[in-house]
Amino acid sequence: MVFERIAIIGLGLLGGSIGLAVAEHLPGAVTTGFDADPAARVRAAQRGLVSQVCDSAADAVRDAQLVILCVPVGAMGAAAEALAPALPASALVSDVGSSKQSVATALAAALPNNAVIPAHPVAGTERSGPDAGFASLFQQRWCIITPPQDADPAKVAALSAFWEALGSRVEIMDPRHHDMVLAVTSHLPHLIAYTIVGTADDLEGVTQSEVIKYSAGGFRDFTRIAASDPTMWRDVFLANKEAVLDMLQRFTEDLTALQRAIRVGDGAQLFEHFSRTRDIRRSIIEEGQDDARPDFGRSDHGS
Ligand SMILES: NC(=O)c1ccc[n+]([C@@H]2O[C@H](COP(=O)([O-])OP(=O)(O)OC[C@H]3O[C@@H](n4cnc5c(N)ncnc54)[C@H](O)[C@@H]3O)[C@@H](O)[C@H]2O)c1
Ligand SMILES: O=C(O)C(=O)C[C@]1(C(=O)O)C=C[C@@H](O)C=C1
Repeated sequence: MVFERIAIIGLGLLGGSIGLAVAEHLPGAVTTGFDADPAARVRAAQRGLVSQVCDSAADAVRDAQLVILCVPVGAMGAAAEALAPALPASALVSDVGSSKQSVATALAAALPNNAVIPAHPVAGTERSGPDAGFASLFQQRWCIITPPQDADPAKVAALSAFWEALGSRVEIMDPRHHDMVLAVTSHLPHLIAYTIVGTADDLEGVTQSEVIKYSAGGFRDFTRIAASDPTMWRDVFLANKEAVLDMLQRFTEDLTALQRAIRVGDGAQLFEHFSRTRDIRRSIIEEGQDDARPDFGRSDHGS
């Protein structure tokens, strides 16, 4: 099964990148797209993010074989309901949401007559909107597919082949496990970045701008992450509440242990811990998973 007509709902960073990547890697496919924001639709058409920008979700999906929802996770249910009346029964519906259990439930409830196979390309930047997308976003990045237990293996294989064609490496995962893993590898780091940048900003009055002025290294990396889209991340934390709170509890305990090591002057514990984490970074780079995205995709586009 090869998808020749693909509808993309939400033409921001993810939706735009999928449209551009399809044009580059699957030139025989036609893409239709819709965004709830009229200004995003105009910009998407100017940038040629999809073959045709439509005025409604229904128009975008009318002839689609594959529909990919690229809206914030809290908007998935409403977006699916809006396109349901025009959706062909044979169309496969997927998404790119950063959390999977709540999205799977929302899509299955809104589209009871269609095959729904959720997915999550673990690829992104802090930028958002129709100017942010770029075709190489998915190159050598994981795409985690979380099929329901009764999913048709042929459809899972077709969706896997689609993401592989866009340059991704595909992993099949249980949605609950996905939400737990991503809580620690993606959601918690964002929460920490949002917190530390806010804390430093609160200290501005005390330090008379020195916090921001001298933040050339580590703190600067945190500010990039903390510039990520507020709507998207509000929705992720509300959707993946249980796993995030569980991981936050563990993180707090580990932070308290390091806090104590500093207080009592336990240099050996600090050294052992920092050596272990340095090894983890080195093993990531050896596996070729370091950030290899071209700079143009991160700095020249988007808000
Ligand atoms: N940003 C990342 O790094 C990243 C990475 C992987 C997955 N994701 C997931 O991808 C999804 C999209 O994120 P993004 O970064 O592309 O966000 P974005 O803000 O760049 O784009 C989302 C677009 O969806 C539109 N939209 C909102 N509600 C809609 C609706 N009901 N119908 C149609 N359009 C609607 C918005 O107008 C916006 O243009 C989210 O679920 C997010 O969790 C994001
Ligand atoms: O690189 C970044 O800016 C990202 O935040 C990308 C990132 C991540 O945490 O790895 C963010 C959210 C996703 O769902 C997937 C990828």
